[in-house]
Amino acid sequence: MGSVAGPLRLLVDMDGVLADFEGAVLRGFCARFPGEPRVELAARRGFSVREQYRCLREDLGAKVASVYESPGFFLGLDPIPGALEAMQEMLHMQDTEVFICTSPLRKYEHCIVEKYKWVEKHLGPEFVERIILTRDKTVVSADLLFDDKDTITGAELNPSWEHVLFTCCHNRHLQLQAPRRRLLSWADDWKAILESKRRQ
Ligand SMILES: Cc1cn([C@H]2C[C@H](O)[C@@H](COP(=O)(O)O)O2)c(=O)[nH]c1=O
Ligand SMILES: [Mg+2]
Repeated sequence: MGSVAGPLRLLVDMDGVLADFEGAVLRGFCARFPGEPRVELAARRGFSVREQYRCLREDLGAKVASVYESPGFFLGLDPIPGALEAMQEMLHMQDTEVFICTSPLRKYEHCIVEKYKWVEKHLGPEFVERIILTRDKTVVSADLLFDDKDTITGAELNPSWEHVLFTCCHNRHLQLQAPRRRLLSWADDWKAILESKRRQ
């Protein structure tokens, strides 16, 4: 890792880390289904928003999914504060390679092309070259993965990366077991995490 073994390779997730998926789901749900019960961001628990709405009332799972499966949803996501600036810094850091590693929806019609357009719009063409689209992040090789999903599993039982949990409304209540670590936001010291990894 780092300068002896080559550049430090970083994977940065998109939804919940670069793009505000959760905020847009709630706003979209309120706009489309104003009379229905909803899950406020402070009450979100667990990665799947669909599952939490389904638990609230069976039919609400499909209703919330209709919000994020709609055309324009992914392209319209707001950037997470500080994310765009951090990505540009990482891109220009010595001995560092940064990639966006993101999973498409199973119902991928709008999601995939809009993720590409979002990256071009907010981060520029250099980052379009750096998109890794996969439903299995465990098979991608890197030193660090910044991701808001608490448990990342797949075909590779021992992924090469250390998963740094990026704090999001649905995971903020989780107590991590050592040595797992968090990045609280992009205002948190992400550079210290990179430096500690270079020293390992
Ligand atoms: C039900 C549900 C789906 N998602 C979606 C949004 C994205 O397409 C992926 C997450 O991708 P990431 O690379 O892991 O950020 O799944 C979601 O984020 N939350 C949900 O509740
Ligand atoms: Mg995510």
